[in-house]
Amino acid sequence: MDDMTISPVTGTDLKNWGHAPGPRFPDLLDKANEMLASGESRDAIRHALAMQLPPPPKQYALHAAGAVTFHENLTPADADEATNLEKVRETMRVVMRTPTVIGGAIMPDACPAGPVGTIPVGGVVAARNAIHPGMHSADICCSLMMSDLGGADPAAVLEAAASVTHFGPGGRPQGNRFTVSLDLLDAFRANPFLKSAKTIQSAQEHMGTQGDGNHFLFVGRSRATGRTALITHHGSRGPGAKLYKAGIEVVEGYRKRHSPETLKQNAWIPADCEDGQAYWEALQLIRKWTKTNHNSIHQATLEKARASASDRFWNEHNFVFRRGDIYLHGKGATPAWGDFAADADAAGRTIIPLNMASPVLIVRGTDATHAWGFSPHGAGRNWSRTEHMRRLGTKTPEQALVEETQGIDVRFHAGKVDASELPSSYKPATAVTAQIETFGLADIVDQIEPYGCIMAGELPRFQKIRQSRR
Ligand SMILES: Nc1nc2c(ncn2[C@@H]2O[C@H](COP(=O)(O)O)[C@@H](O)[C@H]2O)c(=O)[nH]1
Ligand SMILES: [Mn+2]
Repeated sequence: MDDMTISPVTGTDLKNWGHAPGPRFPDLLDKANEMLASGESRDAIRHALAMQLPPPPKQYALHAAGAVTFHENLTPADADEATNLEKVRETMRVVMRTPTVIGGAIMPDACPAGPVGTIPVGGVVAARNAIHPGMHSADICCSLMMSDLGGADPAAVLEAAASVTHFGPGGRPQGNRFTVSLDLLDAFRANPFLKSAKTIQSAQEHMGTQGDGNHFLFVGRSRATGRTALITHHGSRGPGAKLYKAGIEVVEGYRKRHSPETLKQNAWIPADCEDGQAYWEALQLIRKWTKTNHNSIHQATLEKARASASDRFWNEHNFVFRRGDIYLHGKGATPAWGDFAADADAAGRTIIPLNMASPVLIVRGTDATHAWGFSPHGAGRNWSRTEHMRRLGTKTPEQALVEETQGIDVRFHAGKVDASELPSSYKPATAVTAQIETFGLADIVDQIEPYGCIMAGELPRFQKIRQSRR
């Protein structure tokens, strides 16, 4: 029987009938109430307005299990590595079912990073016309930069670096900030993903900071030339984290409308829509900010050490790269083709660190098809940080540090050794180096022997709690 209620039609009624709020909503509401005033029943109005309903959103189903495969560039040498590889396979098999995905690869440093179905560290995922924020990870544009400081004294460089760099949570205090170009800040303000006051503020406060975890500042000597090198490792800090959060919110809307079966961490923005183009632009601006961040620390260090840089290059390893309409997501994977970015090193060099006591590899990528053009980004881990602590047994982190870093000047900014950053916490550097060669992922052109390094170190407990609440 027809509903004869004569209370006015409201926005809630329209929403219940399937209409989405938007610019055409007020007209629809007027039309509905005009019909009501002229004596039409609510059911008749509902049917009349149904003509105006938007078409149902296009649905994207998951690929069948096993339909899309990935390349493996990892040979397990022992039981721990075999267990690690099985976990990496399990998660990659689920990632490969994501509707946009056309392939992927795992590198020798692969290890799981999150619930099953999350791209692992050392993972590459190729998607057609889609950007997946969850696949470049929260630390967008985590990257390395190297400056060749010629005959500079490594001890003086490390000392200078320790006095200018900033580790730990948050930004630089007022009065000790590094300037950010006004043009870059204006470009942030013009981008919907970067324009929030909080993002602009953190872009200013975090310039010249390296954060924590496994970010480091490394000083060493080139095996090939004997020259001193300064290498920094960090990502896009606060502004990048905020972009990631904004991206994840937007893709969740797309996921719910178009592919509810897709896992949250694998949601995407179509690259060719307005949101997709704005997000892509935002990624490029965050990349620019991150490069400036590295540059500012290198510049301040060499000025303090009265050194000069004859050569400098950098590369990111948590990012999205475009090749035609294919978007290559590298999470802890180094682009290994010559022109991955307009400012890629002209000689094709990229940087792969392994651990604080091993040489940093300078490589030239081989653009291997079986790696979707990538090489590893580091050594990666075979077990969790907690498991590493368990394996240290009765040995204190301080004792382990002394044993594992003989002759190297290792400094922890917060004062306390971070055991999860000891070399023993990572896969053996020699095994990863050997696999780069056996899988033909890159050619090693130089190795930077360690002199010393600075990391954030273990944070005091109260700071950790505050940080985890942020
Ligand atoms: N030379 C050094 N390398 C290090 C140190 N700590 C970690 N690492 C390596 O870096 C990669 C990259 O880490 P991610 O944060 O980008 O995943 C990691 O796999 C290690 O091999 C260090 O102190 N010095
Ligand atoms: Mn990194």
